[in-house]
Amino acid sequence: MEGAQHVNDYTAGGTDSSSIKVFIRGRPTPETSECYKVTGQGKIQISDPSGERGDHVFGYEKVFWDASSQDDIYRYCCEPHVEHVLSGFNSCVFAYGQTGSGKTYSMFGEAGENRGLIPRVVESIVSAVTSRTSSGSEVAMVVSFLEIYCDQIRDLGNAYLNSDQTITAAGDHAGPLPTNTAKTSEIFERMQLERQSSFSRPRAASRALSVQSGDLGDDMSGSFSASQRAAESDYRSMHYEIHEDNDKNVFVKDLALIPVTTAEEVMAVINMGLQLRATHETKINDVSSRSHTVFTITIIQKDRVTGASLKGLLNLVDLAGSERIKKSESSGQRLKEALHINTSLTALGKVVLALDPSSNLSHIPYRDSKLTRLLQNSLGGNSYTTLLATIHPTTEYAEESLSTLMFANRCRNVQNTPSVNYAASPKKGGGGGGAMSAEGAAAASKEIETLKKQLQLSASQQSLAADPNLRVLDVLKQLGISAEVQPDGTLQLGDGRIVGSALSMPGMPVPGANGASAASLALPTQEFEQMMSGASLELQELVADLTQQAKTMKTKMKHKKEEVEKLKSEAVEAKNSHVQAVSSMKRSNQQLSSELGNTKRKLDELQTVMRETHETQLGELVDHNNKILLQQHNLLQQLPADLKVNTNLLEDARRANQQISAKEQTKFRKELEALEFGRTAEISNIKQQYEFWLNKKQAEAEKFVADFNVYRTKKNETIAEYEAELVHLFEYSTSLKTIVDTVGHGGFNMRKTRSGFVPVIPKQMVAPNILDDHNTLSRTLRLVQKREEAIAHEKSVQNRATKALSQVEDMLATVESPNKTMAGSASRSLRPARPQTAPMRRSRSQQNNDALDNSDIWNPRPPAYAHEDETTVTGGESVPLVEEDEIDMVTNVEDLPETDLKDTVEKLRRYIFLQEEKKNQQKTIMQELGSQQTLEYIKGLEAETQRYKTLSRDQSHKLKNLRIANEALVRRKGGGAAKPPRRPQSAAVTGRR
Ligand SMILES: Nc1ncnc2c1ncn2[C@@H]1O[C@H](COP(=O)(O)OP(=O)(O)OP(=O)(O)O)[C@@H](O)[C@H]1O
Repeated sequence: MEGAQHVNDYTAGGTDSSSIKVFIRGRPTPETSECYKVTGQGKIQISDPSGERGDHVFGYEKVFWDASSQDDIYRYCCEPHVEHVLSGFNSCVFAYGQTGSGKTYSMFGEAGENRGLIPRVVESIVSAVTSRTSSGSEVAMVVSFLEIYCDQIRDLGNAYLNSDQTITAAGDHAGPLPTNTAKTSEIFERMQLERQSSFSRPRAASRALSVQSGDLGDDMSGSFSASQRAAESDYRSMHYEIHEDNDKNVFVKDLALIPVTTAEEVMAVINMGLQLRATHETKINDVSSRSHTVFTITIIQKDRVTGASLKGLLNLVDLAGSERIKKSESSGQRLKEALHINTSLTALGKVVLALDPSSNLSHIPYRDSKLTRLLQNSLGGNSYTTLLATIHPTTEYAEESLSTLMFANRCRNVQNTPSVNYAASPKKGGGGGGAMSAEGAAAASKEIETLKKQLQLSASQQSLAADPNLRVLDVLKQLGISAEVQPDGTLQLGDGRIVGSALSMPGMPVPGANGASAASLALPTQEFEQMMSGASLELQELVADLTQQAKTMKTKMKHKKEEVEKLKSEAVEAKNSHVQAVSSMKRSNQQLSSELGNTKRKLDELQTVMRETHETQLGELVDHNNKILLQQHNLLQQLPADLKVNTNLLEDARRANQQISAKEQTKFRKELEALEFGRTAEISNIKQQYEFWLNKKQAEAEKFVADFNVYRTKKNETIAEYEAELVHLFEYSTSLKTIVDTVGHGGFNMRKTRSGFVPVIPKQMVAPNILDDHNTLSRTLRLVQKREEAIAHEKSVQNRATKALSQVEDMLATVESPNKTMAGSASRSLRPARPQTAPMRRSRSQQNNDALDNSDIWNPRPPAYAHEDETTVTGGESVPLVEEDEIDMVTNVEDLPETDLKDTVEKLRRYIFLQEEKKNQQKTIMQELGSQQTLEYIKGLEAETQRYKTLSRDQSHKLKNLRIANEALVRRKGGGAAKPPRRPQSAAVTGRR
């Protein structure tokens, strides 16, 4: 059915030499798409991949397909413009196309062989300028670089200007303004005035200049990098405005115009600017330009002979790519950028559409966007313009390619009116640069008028020559000498002198009188010479002088005449060219009006085609919608069946879920039961241990209290005994003292015995029962010894007891370790207050009684004092005991010698002292035993018992909570429907417990 496919043919038109030249470039792609066919010279056919909209055939200057090199593109698209700009024309090359289609690659390119159009243009222009300069022409070059980002104009040349280094022809870092710039300085000044811009050089260059002139400017005294940074931040907020100069040329106010001489300088401006340019990664292009850039080269040349200046300008524009938001999926700032890009490209499309003669529109919406306003001259104005439309020739981007090709096709119909720009000398004032147009012609005709007046003046001067007197007077007047012809024919000068009468002589021939030209004044005739020979000397001198002046006048007049002739011919030429232009305009007007008719027809056709296309598209949309509706309907139809399947699936899932949940519940319950069982066992174990230890401690405490009571009773008895003994001893010692005193005084009779004389003491002086008491005393003394031994022994026993106690406590702690916190505190509080004093000494009878209860740790059997005669060792020191024998010597006091008696008394005193000491010790012991420590121990036991009870209560409370939580969990897992009955479960748990 290929033959039936509708083909839209757009190959006609665009043949006019001044119309925009359009080239197409398809970037290389990995896949070869069937949608594109490059057919013949400059023709490309594109078909709708869906096959619904038919094919479109376009015709352009040339179509570059993927194998084309950068050099090919340059030769076709740019080389002619290099010539144009050097001839004083405005030119423009701009790249248009969807995002990622290769605009930036084409315009700027990569390094080396792949460098783009701009570097190549720069090379060619710089080399042409250099060769012209070296042949003596005055040529200067200025560049500027800007970007339009989100409808905001920013100066990319700023990057170069703020750089710390600059490149000059000599490779130095800085230098004065280029020579050529200086030569054409008045033109630059004028441009500067018009644009209110300044010719800027990089900071480094400015600084070098300042240093050269010995003047460190304030603004240069700071750090460069700091100012550079500040300049960079300024850059982001730049918002330059577009203005129009006197010649109706648009320009950007305040944009830096950078004078350059070498290609390196220009490339530095470009490269630094590109680093500032807004680019970002998008879904379609890794380095997508988010702004349009315009790089402008201005060439100014001055004619050495005429002084006329030509100004050529070349705009190289890299537009940002149009993008379909749906495809690029831009969001946030990228979306904002994309919207700005698309809006400005739409404005460009509208301008191009309005410029299409067939559109018949009178208003061109240049002011709709900054882009179109800047390109005003290049689109339908004074410029040669070329469009390089780039496409991404894949099936995926067929629609975008078609749209680009459509735009490119419309551009072919845009007519421009390029003309040479004359930059008038500022000395002559007014006017301004531009082509030799209406204003130039007006200035020329004004000059012609002036020259004409001069010509008339010189003609009147010639008429003066007919009257010799008047002529001489006129000559003298011109020379600044006032003179008058007197009635006698003499000539009187202003100072009163009479210069002779020769001139008034009748018949005297007057030079030039017979119609000769004023030039004959300088060539005296023979008669004139004769006349002169008869004239006075002053007159002769005057005439000679006048003759000389007349000669000069003649030369001047000749030159003036030549100039007038020249101007006349120029004016005629200008007039002719004007007439020609007017007639050609008339012709073109006629042509235009005939074309207008054609265009109207075409427009009608176009409208019909568009209407049809719209209708087709509308139909397609309706079909598409219907399809979608049908699909939705089918989907809705299928829905119940799907619902059923899904319900079954859901039911299965619910059942599976219930099973899993039941399993989980069982598992959880078991785990909980095991846990509870373990806890219960552990608690009962701990309880038993506590009860055991509590009982044991209670028994111990009771036994201790009973023991203590027995001990106290016994001790009280012993103390009473001791007191009685003490009374007896006192009486005994008093009577002994009396005896000793009496012996000392010799109050007793002496009786001779075998061992010598002994006093005879009356029986009544000796205390009654003294012997019994004596026996008691001996026994007491022995007891004292034994008690001292017992003290040491009891100390060791006490140590052992303390050790045993701590062992018991450790054991208790080990047993209680499962519940460490509890056990720890328990062991701390259960620890009894240790007796601080040594155990009390006991009487023998008591010890014998105690021996029956040897297991009592407080009253162990004292093994160390089993042998009464042993010496007790305390602290490693040997303490002499009071021997019984020593006491025995008083059995028969009357028989004792005096010295022995004294010794015995001494011993007795010591004994009494010891008894006192012991009594005090016993009292202390008794007090300590009755002190609070023991009571606290008992209280501690009670408190611990109480604590255990509280703990036990807490544990059962926790268990109860756990059980409730478990029940809640089980209920939740089971869901509303599967909620198990509460009672049986809890009963089950309780039952197991
Ligand atoms: N003719 C070509 N030959 C080789 N590589 C190319 C060509 N054209 C484009 N490319 C590559 O394709 C990628 C996109 O190109 P480029 O950035 O020039 O697209 P663009 O049209 O400027 O996109 P945008 O509008 O998003 O800035 C780049 O990596 C570039 O090197």
